[in-house]
Amino acid sequence: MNKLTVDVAVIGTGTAGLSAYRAARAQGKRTVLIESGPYGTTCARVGCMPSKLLIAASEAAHMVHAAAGFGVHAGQVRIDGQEVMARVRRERDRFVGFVLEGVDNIPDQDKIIGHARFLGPHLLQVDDHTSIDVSRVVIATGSRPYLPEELRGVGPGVIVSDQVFDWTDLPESVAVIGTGVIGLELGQALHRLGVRVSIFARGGSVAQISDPEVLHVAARVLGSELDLRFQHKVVSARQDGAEVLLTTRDGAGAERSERFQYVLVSAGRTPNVDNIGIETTGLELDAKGIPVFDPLTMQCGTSAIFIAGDANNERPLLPEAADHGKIAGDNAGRYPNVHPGLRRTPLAIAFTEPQVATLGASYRELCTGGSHKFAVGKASFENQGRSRVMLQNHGLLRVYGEYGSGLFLGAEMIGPRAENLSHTLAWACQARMTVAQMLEMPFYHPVIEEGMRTALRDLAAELEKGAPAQSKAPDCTPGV
Ligand SMILES: Cc1cc2nc3c(=O)[nH]c(=O)nc-3n(C[C@H](O)[C@H](O)[C@H](O)COP(=O)(O)OP(=O)(O)OC[C@H]3O[C@@H](n4cnc5c(N)ncnc54)[C@H](O)[C@@H]3O)c2cc1C
Ligand SMILES: NC(=O)c1ccc[n+]([C@@H]2O[C@H](COP(=O)([O-])OP(=O)(O)OC[C@H]3O[C@@H](n4cnc5c(N)ncnc54)[C@H](O)[C@@H]3O)[C@@H](O)[C@H]2O)c1
Repeated sequence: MNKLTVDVAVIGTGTAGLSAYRAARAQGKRTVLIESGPYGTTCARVGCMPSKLLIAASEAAHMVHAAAGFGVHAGQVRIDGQEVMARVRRERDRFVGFVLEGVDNIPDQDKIIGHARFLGPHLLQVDDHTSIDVSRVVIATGSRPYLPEELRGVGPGVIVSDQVFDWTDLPESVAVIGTGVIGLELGQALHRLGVRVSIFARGGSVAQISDPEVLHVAARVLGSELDLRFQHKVVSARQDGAEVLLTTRDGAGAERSERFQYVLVSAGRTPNVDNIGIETTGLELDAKGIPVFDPLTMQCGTSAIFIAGDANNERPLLPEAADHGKIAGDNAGRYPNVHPGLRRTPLAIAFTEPQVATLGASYRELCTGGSHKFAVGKASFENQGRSRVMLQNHGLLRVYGEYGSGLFLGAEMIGPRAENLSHTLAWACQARMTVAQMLEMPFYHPVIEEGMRTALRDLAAELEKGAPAQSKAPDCTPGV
């Protein structure tokens, strides 16, 4: 057994781990990075990048169909599944290559290969080859797809998102389980690429939306294109030759069995903290077994252990993993003099079409406590000028503001170019602008942002009225 003594050990070489390593090294600390899987990060290998590549191909196919609405007829569309998947994999490999170059530049003595687990708060073991005495640890172990009991051990037809990006051709049919971000992004992309897709939701949720009005519009707009089946539970799945026989039960109790080439399970992700000997650290754990930590410092209690990225499940998104990692690594280097790091206004975007975006305080968070203490403004994209010009006039934007101060609090939306609108709004939120100040900003014509201005004007009018004397308890329970 090799024995090492280091200042900081970072477990996991994903986005959070790499960022933590750099930050701890910047504090002049002897730091090692431990990795049990392939280098390259989840984002580049099986996450953000390959999924957006598949979506880009599907958008190209969709644009050809949509052109007819403008009187432009492109003729018969032919989708070559092998070419589609070859580009996805080729470009994915290019992105992974950039990460690998960065990893190559890390000195060999700082990189340890193997599965790390705690034997105590200051002792790690990597596989059965290395034991590390360590002053401070950053847990950056990421997450893995969650597989519900009824879908375990079925056979090769039941897959998770990781496997999609290794396909060499598009399949004939896919049942998607879950209407979260992964299910909707991949389900819509595959549908637009000519795959027969059915998407099953055990409840009524759509991506990360918590506002019931936005949820309602999102379910309608996405449901008008996709075979979206809400309130459908998986009863069983059985591999039958090259197909999976999937049995589901709808809200009325009726069962139906159908055959699909693949069942793609996108039912959430589980943080990788259950297999690292966390129980030997003495840390306080929450109900999900994740160490209780401070989201400003990433410190677990008052210990010398920090947790970053998907592993802490706070906001399991790429930009957050990078920020978490920087804060955790920096504070591991500084320990015990930890500092709060830069946390930004929450922002999440689902790359469906129309896109779904949420930022700032969510409707659900604002409802916590049960009283309606915030004003809501809204704008539909149905008749919004620029959206109609582009034949993308679907969706709804709802914006929230604080009575009294007039501060802009957050927004939820489904609509055209939501990725851009949500950035503008998130910047205003982080700058702590009031709704009145936002309306003083320039708006060109004709642009989608004019729809945002309509919502903000509506919000300003609601704020002007003042808080209702009798606070109305809003419906804060969108189909969970
Ligand atoms: C399909 C998909 C699409 C996504 N799209 C987006 C998007 O568009 N935008 C966005 O912001 N986010 C997106 N995400 C989320 C984003 O990819 C993740 O939030 C981010 O990659 C998490 O980074 P991380 O560093 O926490 O984890 P990872 O990159 O997963 O790194 C964790 C590393 O730890 C290693 N490890 C685990 N346990 C151990 C151990 N015991 N010992 C040693 N090593 C260990 C793992 O092998 C892994 O390499 C997507 C995710 C998926 C799955
Ligand atoms: N564009 C992006 O930023 C992006 C894209 C993809 C993934 N991600 C990240 O990856 C995370 C994981 O994505 P996801 O879509 O797997 O999770 P999710 O949490 O977004 O959605 C999970 C879905 O599965 C359903 N579900 C949960 N348990 C189930 C069960 N037992 N049976 C059937 N359905 C069940 C839920 O109701 C929900 O619809 C996201 O939360 C997000 O942080 C982000």
